[in-house]
Amino acid sequence: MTHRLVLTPGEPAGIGPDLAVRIAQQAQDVELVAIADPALLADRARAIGVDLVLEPVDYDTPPVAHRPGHLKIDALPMARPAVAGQLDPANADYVLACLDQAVARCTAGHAAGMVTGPVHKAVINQAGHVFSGHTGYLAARCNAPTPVMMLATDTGDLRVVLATVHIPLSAVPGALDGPHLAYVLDTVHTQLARRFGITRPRILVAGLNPHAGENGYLGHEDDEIIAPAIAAANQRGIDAVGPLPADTLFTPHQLARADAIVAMYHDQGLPVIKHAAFSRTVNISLGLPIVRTSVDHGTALSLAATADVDTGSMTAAIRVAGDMARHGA
Ligand SMILES: NC(=O)c1ccc[n+]([C@@H]2O[C@H](COP(=O)([O-])OP(=O)(O)OC[C@H]3O[C@@H](n4cnc5c(N)ncnc54)[C@H](O)[C@@H]3O)[C@@H](O)[C@H]2O)c1
Ligand SMILES: N[C@H](C(=O)O)[C@H](O)COP(=O)(O)O
Repeated sequence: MTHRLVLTPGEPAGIGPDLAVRIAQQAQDVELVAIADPALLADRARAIGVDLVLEPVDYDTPPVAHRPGHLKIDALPMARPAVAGQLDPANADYVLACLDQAVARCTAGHAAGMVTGPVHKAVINQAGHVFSGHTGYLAARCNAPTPVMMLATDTGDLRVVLATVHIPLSAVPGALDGPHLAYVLDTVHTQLARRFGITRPRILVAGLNPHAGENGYLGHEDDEIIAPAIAAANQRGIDAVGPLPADTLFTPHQLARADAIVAMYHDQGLPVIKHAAFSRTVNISLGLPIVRTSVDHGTALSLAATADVDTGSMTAAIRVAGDMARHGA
């Protein structure tokens, strides 16, 4: 069965439109529908010398296999024409409207999932919206608890989950408490089984402080907050281990026994996976009522409308969203 995925290109001045145009040239085992301004995609296709046929989507008909060189479109207008590489706060509402439309299409059952291109968080805030990323925004739109962010390589050989995401580093210790860590561990445990077929995943949990606190001599959160949360999760049948010193957690010996790593904060976990597999890693929202994947990179403004845009992560994000949709709700 062919599944239909909606694709939001994200920031119009960034490389998201390039990704949509280039990905449309490739074979896909899903039907792709771009939620975007058709003029933006047509302009970007012309700018990079790619032939693209845009066709209005009919959500009342069953999905059909993607035809390379064609792209289904669910049209929304930008406020102003986009200039590649130049952010314009006037188009921030358009970026969010595309996300809202994608959520609506998924919740109405018109699409089996959504794949998001990169947005620029600062320009959306500059336009007056409090916005820390898709993850929180989509949760609010779906009336869901904040989902858990996981980045995974396309082969699944490394999955990194974040216990805290887009908050200042100074706020991390205060955000780590028993109920929150219980929520993160429960979500990883249930969602890896439900969406990826990994029953009882082994989850390795990083400490917060150097050497996981060195028995309390280098910080107290590891012993007082993280260790009890892991023990309580074990009581609920979750195979979690830790807190483990983060400096050696990502060594091959440790990774060989892990289905997922839980890092305590954004830059404890993401540099590792982006170093290992930038452009073949996928950002996955665990715990949303809809399927949502994204790329592992940002708007790369200086590369918009150039030949240097790597589509690897977008290709992987589409494939993973299709696989998750096939696993069912
Ligand atoms: N999924 C998302 O929406 C997402 C993800 C990450 C960052 N962002 C946002 O993007 C904006 C810019 O972030 P940044 O500059 O830190 O990171 P970035 O990923 O845009 O750029 C980092 C480096 O990687 C390069 N790069 C990124 N994607 C590439 C691709 N597909 N092909 C070739 N080279 C690529 C860039 O040219 C740059 O050198 C920020 O607002 C950030 O919050 C959004
Ligand atoms: N933390 C992500 C990354 O570094 O790739 C990125 O900012 C995207 O976050 P959202 O999925 O919440 O937009």
